[in-house]
Amino acid sequence: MAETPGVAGETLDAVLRRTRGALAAAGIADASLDARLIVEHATSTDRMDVIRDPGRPVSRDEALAIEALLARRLAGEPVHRILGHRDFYGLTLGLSPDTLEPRPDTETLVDLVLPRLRRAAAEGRPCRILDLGTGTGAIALAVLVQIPQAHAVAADIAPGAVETARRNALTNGLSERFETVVSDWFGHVSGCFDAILSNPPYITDTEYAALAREVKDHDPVRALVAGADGLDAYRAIAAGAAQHLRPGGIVGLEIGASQKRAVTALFETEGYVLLDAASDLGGRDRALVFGR
Ligand SMILES: C[S@@+](CC[C@H](N)C(=O)[O-])C[C@H]1O[C@@H](n2cnc3c(N)ncnc32)[C@H](O)[C@@H]1O
Repeated sequence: MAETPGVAGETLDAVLRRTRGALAAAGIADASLDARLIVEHATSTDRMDVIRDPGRPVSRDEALAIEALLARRLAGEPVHRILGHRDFYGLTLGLSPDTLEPRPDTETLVDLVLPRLRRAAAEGRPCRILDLGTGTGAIALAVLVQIPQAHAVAADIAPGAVETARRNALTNGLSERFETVVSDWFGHVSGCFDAILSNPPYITDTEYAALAREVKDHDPVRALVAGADGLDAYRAIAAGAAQHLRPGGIVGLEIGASQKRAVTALFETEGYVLLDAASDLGGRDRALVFGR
C-alpha cells in the first residue's frame, strides 16, 4: 500500500524520509534540510533523536502538525517563516512580518568586525555599537553575545522590527545591554558610537522584480530595496555616520556582490578610508569596514 506523509504510528525515520520525498518531488532545493526542520519542529525532537531512536513512533497530533507544516512549505512559504525563527551566529531569533529572515551571508560582516571590537574591549576601550536597520536584531545581538563589554543601540524604521528585536534580546538574555529606537537611519539616534554596523537594503528596483516569489511574498520590501541603483541606504549612512562616530570608530557594512567599488567611492567622498573587506562563502564581496 502506498504510504502518505505524516501518518500516525509511523516512525520518526519513515516520516522524515517521506517528508523529504514530498519536498524533493515538488522541486524544493533544500528538501533534506527543510524536511528535518519541519519534522523536528512538529515532534519536538532534534537531529540526534532520529539517529538515536529512528523507530520512535510519531503520534497522531504530531502527524497532523507535520502535514500542516508540509502543506505550507509546498505552497511556497519559506521554512523559517513557517517555524517562526531562524538561527544566526548561534542565536535563535524570532521573525515577524516586519523583519527580514537573517541570512548566513550577514555572518560575514559580524566575522569581519569582531576582531577589531574584541581588541578594543580587551584594551579597556568602550564598545558601544549602533546597528542601523536592525530587523530581528541579528547583527547587534551577535556582537553582544560575543563581546560581554559591548552595548548596542538597534535602530529600524519599522516599529514591528524594533519590537521583534527587543523580544529577541530578551529571549537571548541580552536585553540589559540592548536599546532600541524607531528611526529613519540617524533621524532619532542620539550619541556617538565605536562602531556603526548595518546590513541595509541594497537591491535595485529591477533586481527586486526578478526575485523569487518566496522572497517577495515573505520578506518586507523595505528590507530589500534601496532605489534605482540600490545605493540609497549607503548614501544616507555615509552622509550621517560622522556625526555619530567616536574618534577611531568604524563603519561596518554588508554590501551586494557588485557594490564594493560604488560603496567605497561613496564613503571616500565623505572622508572615509576602506580598512577591510571580506567575501562570503560563495566568494562574493560581502562586507566592508571604513574608518576616518
Ligand atoms: C536587509 S534588512 C537587514 C535586517 C537585519 N539587520 C539583518 O541583517 O538580518 C534591512 C533593514 O533596514 C530597515 N530599513 C529600511 N529603511 C530604513 C530606514 N530608512 N531607516 C532605518 N531602517 C531602515 C528595514 O526595515 C530592515 O529591517
